[in-house]
Amino acid sequence: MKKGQIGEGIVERIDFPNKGIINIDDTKIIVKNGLTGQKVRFAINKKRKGKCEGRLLEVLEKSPLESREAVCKNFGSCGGCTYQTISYEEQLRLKENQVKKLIDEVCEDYVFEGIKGSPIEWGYRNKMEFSFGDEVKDGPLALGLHKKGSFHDIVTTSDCKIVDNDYNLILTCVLNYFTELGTSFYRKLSHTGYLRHLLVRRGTKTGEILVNLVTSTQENVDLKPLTDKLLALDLQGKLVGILHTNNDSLADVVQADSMEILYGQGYIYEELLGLRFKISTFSFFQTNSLGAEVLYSTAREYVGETKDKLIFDLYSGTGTIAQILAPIAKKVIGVEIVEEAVEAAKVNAELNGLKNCEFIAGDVLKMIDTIEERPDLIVLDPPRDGIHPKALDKIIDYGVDRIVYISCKPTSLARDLVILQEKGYKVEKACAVDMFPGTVHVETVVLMSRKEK
Ligand SMILES: C[S@@+](CC[C@H](N)C(=O)[O-])C[C@H]1O[C@@H](n2cnc3c(N)ncnc32)[C@H](O)[C@@H]1O
Repeated sequence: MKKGQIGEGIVERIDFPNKGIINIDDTKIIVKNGLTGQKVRFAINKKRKGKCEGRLLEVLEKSPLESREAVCKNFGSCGGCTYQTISYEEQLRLKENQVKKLIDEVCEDYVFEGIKGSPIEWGYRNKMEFSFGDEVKDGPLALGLHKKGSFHDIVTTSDCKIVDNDYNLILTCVLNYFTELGTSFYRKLSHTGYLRHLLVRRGTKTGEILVNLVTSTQENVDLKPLTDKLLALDLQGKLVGILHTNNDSLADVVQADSMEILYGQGYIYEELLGLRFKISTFSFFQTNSLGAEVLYSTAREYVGETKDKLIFDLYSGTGTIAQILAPIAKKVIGVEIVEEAVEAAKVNAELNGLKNCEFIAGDVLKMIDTIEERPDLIVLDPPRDGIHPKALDKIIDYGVDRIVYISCKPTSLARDLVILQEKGYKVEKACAVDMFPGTVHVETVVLMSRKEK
């Protein structure tokens, strides 16, 4: 097949995260977002080393997996969900097979314990980052998520089902307010305009809601009437804070040059496994609270006996894992690169009355050289790209008996497992945990033990 050629084929399987695989005459074609069993038309847009990538043009025949109607009116165009038309049971089977295949390719003789589902399929998110923009060039103001595969176009997600309806009421209120005012949105190419993002956090357990409007400083808009409108909404949860963040950064990232509190406070509380966490607007916190309880319980079970042990929680974020392990360990040391997250971890440990946690700010690669104590056990929960090879070498050099690796990207995990096995670790068991129903994402937990020397 040549670049630009149009073809048709049946998707044989989906490789993580969303790669539909089609084989035609010994050529493997990857068509993103195709579902197993679908007959699709595609256009070849890349060809390299016998591998082709095709862009999905049209679904000619539905997949037998698609046993139900989508529940959201934006399904298909919105970049958020991919699997809404597949039953949750089938989604779990699909993700389980993807994770198992990736680990089977690099590990032998380990126990794969299947997949654990999210306790709730809908309304599970405790945080959303919405973008302002338009759905079509020069169209009306939109507020929501990026269109599937698009860098610019935004779909208004006022009907989103993976969040509590409070999010939809807040989004609609904010969108209506700025539509009536005719306020401009920030254009990423020309760097002009005012409205950038709307961040909403809502504690699943506590119902506390924090709203954060992120804008440039290019206009001066009166936000008092918006604050009053938000406070007048009939929400199920409790709006505890409304913030306005200024961000003039050229990059399309949500960050703060300065922040003002328009109402209430700048944080919410959330509860996980009986512990309480104070979460500020930008700190990392797992986005599915009930799913996080399943993930962390699995990690705690995999860590095994911790009595009198010193545990390193590397890539510790706001210190959730460290604090869940601290009550059953001698001490836990967390290392995290985001200083604000480390400060939050310290506050949270105090809030939870834990005296045996220490949190260190910095890059794992550098910081582990500065820690004098040596761990007995290590928990790893790195970002999507996995662990820097040099940091992995240092982690392996500790020679601890057991390592638990939590991963949000099983392809990076598989790469790191190859190195861990080459350097003396054996994969004992693994399982997948689904924290993101409807979407392509999945978490994996792996227990490794040091081979006898
Ligand atoms: C997947 S999150 C895990 C957070 C935490 N374990 C939790 O469950 O809430 C990965 C964390 O690694 C941090 N991180 C990324 N690169 C890092 C590095 N080189 N050194 C230390 N932390 C890093 C990120 O800021 C993020 O908080």
